[in-house]
Amino acid sequence: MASDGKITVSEVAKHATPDDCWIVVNGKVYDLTNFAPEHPGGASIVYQYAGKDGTKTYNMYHSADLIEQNLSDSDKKGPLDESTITQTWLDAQKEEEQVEADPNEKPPLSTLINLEDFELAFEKSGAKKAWAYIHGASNDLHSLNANKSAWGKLWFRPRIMRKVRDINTKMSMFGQPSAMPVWICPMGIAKTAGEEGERALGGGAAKGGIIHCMSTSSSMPPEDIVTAAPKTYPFFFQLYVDRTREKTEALLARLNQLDQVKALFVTVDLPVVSKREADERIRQPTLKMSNYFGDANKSSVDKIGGGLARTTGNFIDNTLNWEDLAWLRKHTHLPIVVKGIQSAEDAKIAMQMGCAGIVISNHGGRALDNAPSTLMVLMELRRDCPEIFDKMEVHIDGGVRRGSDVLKAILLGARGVGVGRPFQCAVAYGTEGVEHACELLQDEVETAMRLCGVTDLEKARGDMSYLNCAELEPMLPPRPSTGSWLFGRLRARL
Ligand code: HEM
Ligand SMILES: Cc1cc2nc3c(=O)[nH]c(=O)nc-3n(C[C@H](O)[C@H](O)[C@H](O)COP(=O)(O)O)c2cc1C
Repeated sequence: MASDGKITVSEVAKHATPDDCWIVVNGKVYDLTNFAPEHPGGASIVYQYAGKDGTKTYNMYHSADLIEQNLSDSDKKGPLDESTITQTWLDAQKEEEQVEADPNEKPPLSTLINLEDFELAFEKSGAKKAWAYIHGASNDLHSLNANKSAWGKLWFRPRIMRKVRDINTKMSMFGQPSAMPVWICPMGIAKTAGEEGERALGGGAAKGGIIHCMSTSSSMPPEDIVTAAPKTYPFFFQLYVDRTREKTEALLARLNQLDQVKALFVTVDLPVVSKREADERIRQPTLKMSNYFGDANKSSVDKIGGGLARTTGNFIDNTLNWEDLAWLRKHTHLPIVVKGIQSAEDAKIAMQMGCAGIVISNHGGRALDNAPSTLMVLMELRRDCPEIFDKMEVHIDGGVRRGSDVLKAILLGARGVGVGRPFQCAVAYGTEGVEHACELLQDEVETAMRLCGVTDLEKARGDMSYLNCAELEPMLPPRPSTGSWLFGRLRARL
């Protein structure tokens, strides 16, 4: 250490192992030895920067002050002495650089004419690892693909001559007015897509008149995100219950102070993080990682195939159960919405437990692969428990890319629809990009309504006379009472 308290690069480079792990972030040196095993994004990503400068990666995922807020004073070693930076130090940083974004490939915003275009633009021009994180889904991507393709198999029965000049797309969701029945899904670390991160989602949603549901894993605190919208503009908040329950209680206490937060979406479909292989491959070049960590990292580079995505969610409490709703109610005054419903049975339990609503979701195909497409689950609920649609709000997300998909969900009885990945990709264009995505979707909803002869979404909610479900119906699970042919025989034998 230099006499002025600054730390030289050669000193930092000496602390380059999991047992003794110093990292430079934004010109300051931190000792992350104790924190790394607890890092919600996994220890290995931190170890990758041991003895080096992790600023670039850190800033891509986190707000500047997160590290200062979370580390004890004794782990804050002091400022880096920048006068000691050498070519060897700079070269060592390059080794860690990942495939970067290519701004030359980024199409002008005005050329994007539908939601899918935002994903295509990001695939071309975003950082490869960010694309892998955002687009990625579990195992063989069956549920990811099924979510999307199912919408195309539900057909309309359009009505004509209906005076469709004036139409109403507005809907209230959990008591909050919205220009259309759409909310932006909670998605972790939006800074992976663009510097503005969740502020672009919150600000863009407000400009487009819809609602942003903030994620527990946002790259900035909810107190910052809400300032991107006008002071009274509503938000929803998505909660992952932490296995250290006191942490969740502290978070809920903070949310209770935020008047703009109007509903709590508790995510229940990810008690463990699934295998996201595109993400794992691009983040964990096996050779480099196994050379680096040896036994210290056994739990994340193991025989079952690289585990960064799996360790990312290691803070989520997988003992969560229905009885915990009573505990949650003690700590929040917000309406509780269960996100991740995938069967009529669970939808009924949520209703019986007095939830304000449910979100039919399989985490955009990022939870259990081969979980049914969310549209199929919505149809199952309409068939097996139609009464719930009047008793609580039913929402759905997964593969919604068109205004016509939104219309279909509403005609089946949903009150709101979440859209995920296209909005995360729109963050690459900042608030303006998110607003543009809202405008495109709004325009598509209006056009689909006019062409279908629907003039008021609120009034048409649940009116299945506009739909032909015949292509999908045979794929619904058998009614619980009848069972399938195979199941029936097996049961008879037992
Ligand atoms: C005290 C400091 C830090 C805190 C409190 C923190 C917290 C978090 C949290 C909450 C997540 C989100 C997990 C999720 O996706 O749900 C995360 C992910 C991540 N963090 Fe950190 N982090 C810190 C330091 C760092 C540092 C120093 C680096 C790198 C130099 C880093 C890189 C990452 C990356 C790359 C991810 C995403 C992992 C993935 O999605 O695969 N973090 N961190
Ligand atoms: C990059 C990304 C991050 C996500 N992070 C979260 C999260 O933190 N909490 C959560 O409940 N769901 C999360 N999800 C799932 C979404 O909320 C939503 O269920 C899903 O994206 C909807 O599917 P879609 O992307 O096809 O529209 C995430 C999805 C993506 C793509």
